[in-house]
This record gives sequence, C-alpha cells and structure tokens, in this order.
Amino acid sequence: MKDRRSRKYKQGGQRSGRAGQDSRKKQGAAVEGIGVRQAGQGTGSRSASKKVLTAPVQKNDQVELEIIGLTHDGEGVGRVEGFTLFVQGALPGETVRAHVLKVKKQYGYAKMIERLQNSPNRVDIEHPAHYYGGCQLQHLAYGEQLRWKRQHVVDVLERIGKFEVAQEDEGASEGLTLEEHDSFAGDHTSSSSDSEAAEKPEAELDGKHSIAEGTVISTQDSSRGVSIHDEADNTDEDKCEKSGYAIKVHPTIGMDNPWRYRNKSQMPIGADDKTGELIGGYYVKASHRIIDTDVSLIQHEMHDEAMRVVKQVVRKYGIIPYDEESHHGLLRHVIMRVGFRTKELMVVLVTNGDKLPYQTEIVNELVQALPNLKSICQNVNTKRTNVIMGDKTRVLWGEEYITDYIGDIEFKISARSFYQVNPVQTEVLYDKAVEYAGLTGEETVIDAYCGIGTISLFLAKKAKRVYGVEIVEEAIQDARRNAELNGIEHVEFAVGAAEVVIPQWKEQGIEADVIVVDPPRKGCDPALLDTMLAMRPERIVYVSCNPSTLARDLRILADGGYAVKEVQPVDMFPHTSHVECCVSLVRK
Ligand SMILES: C[S@@+](CC[C@H](N)C(=O)[O-])C[C@H]1O[C@@H](n2cnc3c(N)ncnc32)[C@H](O)[C@@H]1O
Repeated sequence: MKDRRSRKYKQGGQRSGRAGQDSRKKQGAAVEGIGVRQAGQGTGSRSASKKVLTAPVQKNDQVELEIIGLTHDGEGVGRVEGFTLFVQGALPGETVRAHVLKVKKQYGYAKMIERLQNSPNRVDIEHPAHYYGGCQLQHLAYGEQLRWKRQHVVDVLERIGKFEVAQEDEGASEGLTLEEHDSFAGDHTSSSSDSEAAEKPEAELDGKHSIAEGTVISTQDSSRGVSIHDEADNTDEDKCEKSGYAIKVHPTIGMDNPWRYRNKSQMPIGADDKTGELIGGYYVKASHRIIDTDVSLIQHEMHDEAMRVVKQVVRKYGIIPYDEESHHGLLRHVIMRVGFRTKELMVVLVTNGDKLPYQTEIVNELVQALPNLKSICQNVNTKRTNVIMGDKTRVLWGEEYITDYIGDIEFKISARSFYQVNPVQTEVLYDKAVEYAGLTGEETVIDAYCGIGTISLFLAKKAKRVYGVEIVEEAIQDARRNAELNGIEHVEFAVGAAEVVIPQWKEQGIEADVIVVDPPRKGCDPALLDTMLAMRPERIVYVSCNPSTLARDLRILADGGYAVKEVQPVDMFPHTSHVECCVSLVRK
C-alpha cells in the first residue's frame, strides 16, 4: 500500500492577479482549478458534471508546506498540490511540517508539528496561554500585525466592496514607527489570551465557527496572502461598478504599549476533568475545554487578582461549576470590569439559576479581599446557549455601575451595557469619528447603535443636537444618566432598533446633517441603510468592528450616492485578528 505519510510539498503556485482585480467569475474558476484532484481524470468516461473530486491529502497525513498567507482569523494558509490547508500558528514565509486534521472538499485543517523555516516577523511567546483564547496573532511582531490589519481592510474593500483603494502611504503608523512597535513587541516574551471575541456570542466569533461550512476560498493573493470569502461576500458583481475614485486607507493606528489594554474580562468556569475542582480561565481555541488561569497579559492587572480571589472564595463555599453538556451546575462565567482612570472594579457572577448559596459570606469575602470593588452583581442565565449573559441582573453589593472616563467625559457603566474594551484606543477612535463628522456647532446628528451614549456625548460637544438610538434598555438608561452627569442637555436617547426608530424620526420631520453608525458585527440592517439614503445627510461616519460587513454596507451607500473618502483602521484589539475602522463618507 502506498505510504501517504511525510510527503513533502511545495506551494502550488496557483496565484491569480493582484487583489482588487479579481471577479466572481475568475474566483469561481480559480477555486475549481485548485485544491481538488479529479478522480477518473483523463479517462474520458465521465461527463464534467459527474466528476468526483478528491483532495490530494487525507486526514492524518503529514505534510510539509510553505505558508503563503493568513486568513482573516490569523491562521496560516498553505497549499499542497494546490489544495488549501489552514495551519494555526504558522506565518507567511514559513515552511512547516503539519499533521492533517480534517479534509473538506476545497480546503482542510492541519496542526503544525514543526517549523522548518521561521518567519523573520515571528516573536517568541513563552506564556502557555498563548495558544488559547482569542490572541491569534501574538506570535507576529506588532508592527506586522498593524500592517496585516490594514491589508485585510484593503482586501475586503476591494473584494467585497469592489472599491479601488489608493496605494499605501509610505511610512509608519501614527505616533510610533513600525520599527518601534516591533522592538517593543519583541521585548514581551510572555503572553496571554482573550480578545474582543469575549464581547460577542461565541457562535459568532469562536474560532471553530469562523470558517463556515461551504465557505469559498479564493486564490487571490494580495501582498499579505490569501482571502477567504465569508458571509458578507455576497455582492453581485454585475451591480458593482468601480467607484471612479480611490479610497484612502490609512496605516492602522496602533498602541504605544499593546499589552494590558482590556477593561473587561469574561472568564468561563468549569470543572477539572480529573479532580472535578472548579476551574476558570480561557477556552482552548476551537473547543470548550477550559484552561485554568487567572492571568492574561492583555487584560488589566486588577482582573488577574480579582479572578484569583473569586475562584478561591467560590471553591471555599462549594459552588458547583456549570457543566455545558449536562446543563447542570451553577457558576458559568466570571465577568470583571475596571475603570482605567477610576480603578473602580465590578465583578459579575453569571449563574445557571437565581439562588447563590452562601451569598452573604461570598460577598463579604470578596469585599474584604478586593479593596477597589465598587459593585458585585449576579446575572442569571439559565439557557443552553453560548451567549454569556442572561436578561436578569441583580446587584448583590454596592452600586449597579462603575464609573470611568473617555477623554474628559464621565461614564457610568452597568453590567450588561456595551462599553468599548480598550479605553486608550477608544479615545483615538472617537476623536476620528468626531473629525470625520466635520461639526461646526450647527449640525443635527444621529448616533445609531449608540450603546451608553459614548460617541453621542463626544459628538454633542460640537453639535447643535444629537439623537442616539440603542436596542438595550439598560444602555439607554446609562446614556441618559451619562448625559445628565456631564451636564449635556442637547442629546436625546431612544430605546429600540435603529432600523425602526430612525424611520420614525424621519416621519416626524427630524433631519440629520450627519449620521454616525457603529453597528454590531453583522453590520447595518438594510432598512436602516435605505433610511439613511432617503434622509440624505451631508456626511456619514461608519464605525465598524467587522471589515467584511463594513465593505458590504459601504458598497450600498456608495451606490446610493455617497463617496467613501477615507478609512482609518484603529487597533482596538492588539494580538487578535480583529480590526476596527472609522470611515468618512460624503454625499456626492
Ligand atoms: C459596536 S456597539 C457600539 C456601541 C457604542 N457606539 C460604543 O461605541 O460604545 C453596537 C451597539 O449596537 C446595539 N445594537 C445591536 N443591534 C441594534 C439595533 N438593531 N438597533 C440599535 N442598536 C443595536 C448593541 O446593543 C450595542 O450597544
């Protein structure tokens, strides 16, 4: 029998043209041309439509391959006889030996066993939690992360949005040169996990869901590698004419210190497989196995201590960890929030049931051990779901919120309200949003998806009137309280879906000079985009945490009469594959 193991492969060389010059037709043809071997090929006995397609690798094969790109999830991409394999932890320019884990029709997954050739952009990571949680890019030098994020934005604008993008500026990202970023990042040999993924329902962001069944893989190589089409890549080529101008995509604005930047951690709780003891920390990538740890180098230091204390106290009182499979047990997650400026700490215990045994004792011990505690809450989530929080929250001790500042504006933040997790970069992002809004003091502004009114209050400093709309009721309560707290009277907030409330405002005769949108990952609702086009504001500012849905929505706005002027990527989530963008659109 033929030994299929330890076969050595080189890159298939199936590159198509430069990013942006592709077309759906070309991609389709290219996909057919790579990654599959046709059984019975050359026999002439089958019609083309009946050909059986077989991958050139099989599960459990060991292969050597060159890595030629990164997916939007930060996984290395290589080819074996033209067949695409995703290899977690591998970087472009590396040659690796890998064990094939899974083979699908057009692509497969492999686990890196050994690096035969290292990328010069690789940095050492010593912390064992490196491979867990959402820090997919920690092994890539920080300056390269910033370049990769910009290139990812460029790729989706070209591929999904069908936009022309201007050549990259020469030089470095704002504030710090890329070389300085790299040398800083290189000094950090230990690391951790957790990412923006913790902000979202896991089904949406968990690595194991990130490359959907049936995902099309394009052979289009940009300067950074290979593109994967995702759910937003549904643009009809025929409708997508070129814009007639080139969008400027600026270098990603990075952090001077890209560590310890998170103000919020959400740590899953479970039982140790062997001892049954309560553990908590991070999920191993693409699984629900928990690594027991208190430390993450991207979260605020106070969270490490809080997590250590919470686990110690709940273990002492015999609180039973939640078991996902049986849906039994009580404690599901520990959520911690800290005000970077105020150092106020909130701990939320997410439980599978209303009753918390030994509540008084647990609360007293936490208060004794954690001097900065301002709030202890219990959130009840009894559903079988990956969504972390349930609908019911009660305060066990202290206030129902903590306080923090962005710039000179004070915010009260309650347990369930959305609040940006990286306060340093949030200020950078919001300043950019205000700049793109181009306010003179005379404008009426709508802030759609306003959360606790953070952007609204920034905008209000320079606008005549601001209307904010948000779907979570507690967030709007926070927003109103925040406006009052800061003595800002010319803002008005409404609870509801932006796609329902804004059309009502239009009916009532409210006219906006500027509309700012900051939607969740799925992007803007089509009804909202229609309303925005009907309202015809002079400027639109689009803040987005998902470049794919951003590109899709920008195409609709561009076709509806807006020029997409500038895109500013901001690194809100260093060491993860996530990138935030602020976009300036102007009515043509
Ligand atoms: C990315 S966050 C932005 C929040 C805020 N702009 C900020 O910077 O803190 C998106 C917000 O949209 C809210 N949201 C989700 N779907 C919505 C909808 N259909 N209408 C209004 N708000 C929605 C979420 O609750 C969340 O607060």
